[in-house]
Amino acid sequence: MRIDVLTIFPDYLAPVREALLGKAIERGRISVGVHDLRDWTHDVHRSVDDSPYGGGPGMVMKPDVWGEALDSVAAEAAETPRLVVPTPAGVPFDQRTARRWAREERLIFACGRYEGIDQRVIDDAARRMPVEEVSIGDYVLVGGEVAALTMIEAVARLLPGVLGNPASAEQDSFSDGLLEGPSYTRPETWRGLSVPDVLRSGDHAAVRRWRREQGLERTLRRRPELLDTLPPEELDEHDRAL
Ligand SMILES: N#Cc1c(-c2ccc3ccn(Cc4ccc(CN5CCCCC5)cc4)c3c2)n[nH]c1N
Repeated sequence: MRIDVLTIFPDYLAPVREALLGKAIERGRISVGVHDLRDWTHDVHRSVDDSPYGGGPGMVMKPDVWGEALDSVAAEAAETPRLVVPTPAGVPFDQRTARRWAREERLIFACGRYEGIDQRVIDDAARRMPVEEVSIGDYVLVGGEVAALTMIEAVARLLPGVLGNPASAEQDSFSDGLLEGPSYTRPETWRGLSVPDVLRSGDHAAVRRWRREQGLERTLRRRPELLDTLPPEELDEHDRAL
């Protein structure tokens, strides 16, 4: 998978080359290009923003600079990219979207700043490629870079050969629609707190049942709305009795 990121703060994306993602890049599982939007400016001040039409707070990012940058980056490879635009006003990003994007050949992340990017950039791009305006959560950041890093990590970890233990991605929270239960490791007792007996019983069926019950209880307590989206067959009568 090829991932390109356009930003006025390229150094913000430095973590993408660390640790897990860094190894995935080294192994050729993903290739990542980070591009400075200001490379497509033509004025001495390298301007990327201007005042909003209709008034309002802050500044808006100029369409002409973004248009040239996207044309140039999209043309770098033959495959039509999917354009991802982080924005507070976007569709919520979730694990289902991460799994869908993990099947893409190319992703381009357009990281805005100020009060966002002129809408015509998105509308124009949508004439040539699939475009998704997405949000990583109901809070306001200062720009799209942190969101892009978050989504890149969520997608990359699903690619074959990226995670040391691929089973981990299959047992993710949300992979079966539920939150995962608690985890434990040695020592058996720590500061007077012991590991639940079932996890040391060697009874794998009992461990599976216990973990599902813990996940269900945690989901019920913390994210009850996730239970509404579960297919009916996902919850048996034992689960419903919890
Ligand atoms: N993903 C994601 C995000 C983002 C995100 C993503 C990308 C950009 C680009 C710029 N910003 C800053 C910003 C801050 C406020 C507003 C709202 N203003 C209200 C008054 C009228 C003008 C617009 C818009 C843009 C961004 C924030 N925040 N939270 C998420 N989950």
